[in-house]
Amino acid sequence: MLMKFKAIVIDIDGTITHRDRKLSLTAAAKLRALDIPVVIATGNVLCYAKATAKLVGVCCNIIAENGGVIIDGFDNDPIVSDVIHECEEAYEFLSSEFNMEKLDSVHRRTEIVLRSNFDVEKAREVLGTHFPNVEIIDTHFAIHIKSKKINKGTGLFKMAEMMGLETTDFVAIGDSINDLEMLQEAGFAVAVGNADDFLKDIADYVSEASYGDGTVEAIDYLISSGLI
Ligand SMILES: O=C(O)COP(=O)(O)O
Ligand SMILES: [Mg+2]
Repeated sequence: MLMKFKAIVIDIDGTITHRDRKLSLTAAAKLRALDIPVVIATGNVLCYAKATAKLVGVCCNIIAENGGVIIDGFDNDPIVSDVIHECEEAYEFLSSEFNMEKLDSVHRRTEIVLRSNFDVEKAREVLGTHFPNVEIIDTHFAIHIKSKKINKGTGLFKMAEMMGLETTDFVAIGDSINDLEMLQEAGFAVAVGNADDFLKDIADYVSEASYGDGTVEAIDYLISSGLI
């Protein structure tokens, strides 16, 4: 008998949006119509993710800041990982050499996010092994200086526990490097057509279509195959 997955965990940028970050209305409608829980998992800050979840209509189990911030209800207090200090230190260390522009730092509580206008490879080299718990990742939407201790996979683990589910009960859908651990942790992994190759390589299903259309295609596939 086919395994019925019990929930979906899905990325925002590049997965339920168009290339330019505008929401895909067809993807939103598809997610809203599902009769299983849909968890939003994003590198964006919590308030951005909450508004997205509310407007899409899948409110409100949310993994924000790449797993650093988690809520299981719109009005509930977030669980916030204590990992910002080492990211701040790494940022200070790098900012003497690189001209870096912080994004939405007022709302961000667990990582530093930077506009994609500097040489990331070079920054990784300079960072070297000075901060063994810190990594720099590029989602194609922004650069994140984040703790290696958290990611969307660790976020999914916590969220599953809060929902009384296993991580393997989830279908995970994403497009880039910050979705990797979440796709590995989930029971079924979907990469949309615009996803990075390494994500497609580990996915159970890769949609032909890209961006929000890829999510619509993947959900149609999951329903028609009896997987959800
Ligand atoms: O925050 C980013 O860089 C990308 O956001 P996402 O995780 O929703 O794709
Ligand atoms: Mg994304």
